[in-house]
Amino acid sequence: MFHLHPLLQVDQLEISHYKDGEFQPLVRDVSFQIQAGEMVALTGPSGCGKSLTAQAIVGLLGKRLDVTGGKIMYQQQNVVPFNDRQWKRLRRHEIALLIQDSLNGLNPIRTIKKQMAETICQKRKWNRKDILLRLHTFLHEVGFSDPAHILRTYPFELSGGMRQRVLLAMMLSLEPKVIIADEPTTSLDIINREKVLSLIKKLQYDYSLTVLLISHDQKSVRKYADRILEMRIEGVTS
Ligand SMILES: Nc1ncnc2c1ncn2[C@@H]1O[C@H](COP(=O)(O)OP(=O)(O)OP(=O)(O)O)[C@@H](O)[C@H]1O
Repeated sequence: MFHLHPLLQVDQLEISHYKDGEFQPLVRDVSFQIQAGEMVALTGPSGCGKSLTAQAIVGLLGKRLDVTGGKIMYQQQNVVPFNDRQWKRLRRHEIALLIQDSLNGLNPIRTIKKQMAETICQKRKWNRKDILLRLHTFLHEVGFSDPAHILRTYPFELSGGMRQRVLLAMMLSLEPKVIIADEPTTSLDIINREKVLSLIKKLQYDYSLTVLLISHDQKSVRKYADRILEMRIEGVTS
């Protein structure tokens, strides 16, 4: 029998805030691992550090925040010391982060088509026909029956649930191995919540994705996650 290494392993992670001339820890002693293909939910009370952990994994911690302890191993490589170019590469090819408020993820003054095409071309150049074909395919994948219509719209013309599905389609177009969805359903009503979560579950299977689903609401993710991790104010338990 061969040993399978976890795809992602967070080990004794500490994230601190640089304030008054020193680092003050905000998140401490976070450890967990995720195997390829799993959907794992990271839950816990508001403020325990779920979002900061997600941002640290993809190198998107805000100003004056930094990883001050521990390791984040992705495919057995510690990503903590990555430089900007390596983080960009990781986000473009490996790990995609879906954020809480879908309006923030989309540019309000550009059509969905322009934004999706731009995302697709980040990874490699396609010709116009292939771009359009791919846009239609991914929008179909996330449940839109009339992709041509969606492509013509601006973000404000779509509902919150629709925008979240557009963001998922954009993400899929980058063909990531891991999706981190940070409270992807918080701003949605119950019906759209279920819709987005079951869609993420379907995509996990269809694209062999590994999913880290962040939610303060353990009840709503229990049905979908293969495993639940509970984060406390300091640390995480499985
Ligand atoms: N930019 C920042 N500067 C200083 N403190 C911050 C910053 N961002 C977050 N924090 C603090 O770090 C802690 C963890 O925040 P984080 O957003 O990761 O929590 P969370 O578990 O995701 O909570 P929620 O479910 O409310 O989103 C909180 O106490 C928060 O106030």
